[in-house]
Parts: sequence; C-alpha cells; structure tokens
Amino acid sequence: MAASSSIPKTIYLGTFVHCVSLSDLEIGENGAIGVDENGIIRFVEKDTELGHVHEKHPDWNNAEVIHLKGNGFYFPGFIDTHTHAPQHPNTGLFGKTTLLDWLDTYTFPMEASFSDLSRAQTIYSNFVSRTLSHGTTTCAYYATVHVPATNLLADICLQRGQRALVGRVCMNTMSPEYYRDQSIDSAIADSKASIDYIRSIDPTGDIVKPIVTPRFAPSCTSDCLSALGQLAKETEAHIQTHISENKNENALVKELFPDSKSYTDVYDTAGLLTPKTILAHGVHLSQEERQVIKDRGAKISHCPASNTAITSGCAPIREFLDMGLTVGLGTDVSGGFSPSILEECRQAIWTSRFRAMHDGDEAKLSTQEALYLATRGGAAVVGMEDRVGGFEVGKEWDAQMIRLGEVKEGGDREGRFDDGPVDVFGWESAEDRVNKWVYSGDDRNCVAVWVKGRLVHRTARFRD
Ligand SMILES: Nc1nc2[nH]cnc2c(=O)[nH]1
Ligand SMILES: [Zn+2]
Repeated sequence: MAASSSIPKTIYLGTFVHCVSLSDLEIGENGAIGVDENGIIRFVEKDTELGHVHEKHPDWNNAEVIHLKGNGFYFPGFIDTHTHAPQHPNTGLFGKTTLLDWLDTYTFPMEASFSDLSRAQTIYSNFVSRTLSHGTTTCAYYATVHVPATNLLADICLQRGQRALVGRVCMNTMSPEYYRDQSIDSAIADSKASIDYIRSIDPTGDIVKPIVTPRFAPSCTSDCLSALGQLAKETEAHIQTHISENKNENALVKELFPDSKSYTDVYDTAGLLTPKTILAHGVHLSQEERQVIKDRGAKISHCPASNTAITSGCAPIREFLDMGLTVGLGTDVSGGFSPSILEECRQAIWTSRFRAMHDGDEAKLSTQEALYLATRGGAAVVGMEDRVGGFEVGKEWDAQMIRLGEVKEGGDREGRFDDGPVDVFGWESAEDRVNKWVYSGDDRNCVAVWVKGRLVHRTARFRD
C-alpha cells in the first residue's frame, strides 16, 4: 500500500524552469507555485515575493513554504520511457557485445535469477531508489517473466511513490530453456495475473499501472504476439516492446516472419500498435514503417546511451520529430550504462551530432529539445501529458529541486566537492546555469524530488 498521503499545502518559491514547446524553455525567476493537499498545482505566479502571494491568495497564508535560494531551480520530474529493472546489476557490463550476443551473455542469466524473490527485493528497491535519486518521477519498467517478482516491483514503486508502468516480460520462443514462458496459455495467464494484481494495489492507476510486454518479435511466436495484442485490447492496457534496434535483429525478424512486410508489420498484424504502445529504439525503421507507427498513434522511446554502448546505431530523431512522431527518452538499463535521464539528454544531443556529420546541421538536437524529450515528450509517450511534464495550473507537482555548486569569492573548497560537479561563479545567467547542469550535472545536483506533491527523495542539501 502507498504510504499515507498527507501532503501539506505548499508554496514553492524560487526559479522555475520548464519546456513550453519543443524548442522553448521558460525560465521564471522569483516565481511561486502553490500545490494543494492532493499534489495539484493551484496557482503559478511570476516575478513575485511571498508577501504578494499571501495577499493574492489569502487562503494560503498557513501553507508550508519552501524557498529555493541561490543558483538552483525547480525542474519537472524526468520521465524514463524505457528501462529494465532486473538488468540494474549489469549496468556498465557489456564489453564488445552487440544486441543478440549481449542478451545471451549478460541479460538472460541475470533476469532468470529473479525467480528468487529476496534477490528481486534487494535489486528492485535499490533501482527504484537510484532512479528517484536522478530525478525520475515516472518510469516504464520491464520486469522479468516471473509474476511474483513483477508484482513486487509494482509494490515497491507504489510504496516509494514513483509513478511506474510495470510489465511482466513475455517470451515463448528463441529464448533459453531455463528462462522462457512454457506456452502461450501460460504466458497470457501470467500476464493477466500481473495486470490484475497491479490494478488491485492501485485501482486509480495514479501511481502504478500494468503494461503488456512482449520482449521483442524474435522472442514471441506470431500466435503469442496476437494473443498479447488481444489481452491489451481486452484490458485496455499499455503495451511496450523493442523494435528495429539492431541490423542483425532485423535480419532475424525477416527470417522468422517471412510473410510480414516489415518488422513494424509483425506488430501491426498482431494488434500491438496502438496509441498506448511504447516502441523502444526504432533506429533502422524504413520511411513506410515510420508512417504506419504514426498512423497507429504508437510512440517512440529513444535510448541513445544503449544504442551506442551495444553498437545499434544512431536513431534519426530529427526526422521522427519533423514527421510528428511522439518521442521520449529511455535509459534502457543495462544496454544503457546509466539510470540517469540527464545523461540520456546528453547522449541524445551527442548522437544527433553524429547524425549531423552525415545529414547536415539540422539533425542536431538543442539542449532545449533534449529537455523537452525528457519531460513533455516522455509524458506524451506514457499517456500522461495532461498530468505531468510542466508547471501549469491543474498539472500535478512532479518536480525535482536542482542545486549547483557555488564558488565563493576568495573561497576554497579544500577538496570538498559534495555539492556536485557543476561550479557556478556568479556571473552566469539562469540559462547558462541550465546548460551547465545539462552538460556536467549529476544526481548530486538533484537534492529533492516530488511526485504528485509527495516528497519521495531528498539529500542533505535539501533545505541546508
Ligand atoms: N536493449 C535491449 N533490447 C532488447 N531486445 C530484446 N530484449 C532486449 C533488452 O533487454 N534490451
Ligand atoms: Zn530495452
């Protein structure tokens, strides 16, 4: 069960930064945001001070006040649209493998060990703490084939207050004998059991929701994919899977599904492309496939750190955005080497520059665009764009408090750098500070995190 949710009515004061469109970042200094007991933003005031706020909103005079001074700012919580919680212990371990041998060498043995629930408890608790500490307020998680461990991941997210889509992984073929669904019937029954459980612990779906999760086309027979499409339809559930990540994977799909027009067609025929579908990667999609994905309203999770680490390629994100596809960012641990969406922003920017070296400068993503994908883009990918991703009246307070290192005149830190890797000297504009954070910040700069108004993570620097 969720911990008791008595949230004090709170006025947040300080600098607020959020994306208002793909290319525009709004930076409001001396702002005030009022968040009610249900975690809903009730007012947003610009260029103000507490006295004026109290005058204008007299029924908020007894509200708690959190005043962020100095060079920090509030930023919307990050949305990780694709990651694998059971792969967390393998983070950084990929050597020179590429997707298919990486799965056999590192991933399947690790995931299989989640039949042990106490191991799942340790690793899942650690990973949820880790993603929260990096400012991730919503996360689309793959678990494993095991129902008890999948349900436990949902319990942990609900208890810690992190919004999550939690999926039991389905894989009934081309997978090791020691780690697979034994039949289509058992795969569907197990997925349904997990969906029912997750809906029973959070009937409103405010914090945790189930998500139907075929691992990827090579791991599922076409009958299994169709049964999963039917299950998603009957349960009105979200769907997540991988698509066109790697060239060898694509060749395998062609061999396994000779009657399909394309990789995308395999999923389309099975009824798996819906407005609630999250497709990870899409690095090698043809123009026709992109159009089918757009026509079905399915969304893309861009995972650039993973795409580089396991040598999948550089996804054409500018082209996706130009044609109106909905795109968010995913850490894809442990194909990706970091649980941080801030790191993923940097990787998205770097990857776009490698595309630009071939395609021209327009392929480059800006800092603002990467931050948009990390927040509003991600919110649209997980179907929560009306609730989170920015600071507007009516939205829910999913936010992180960022503080940067302050270099005082004549001061010397004497080797103490626990205020993080970003040095601010005092001359920087608010926009400079945001850029410094994006390119060299890390979790030490994320000193507090809220989901729906509830404080879900804090460090010693919060309110020191
Ligand atoms: N990156 C990644 N791609 C996959 N394709 C199938 N399974 C996986 C996985 O676990 N990670
Ligand atoms: Zn993945």
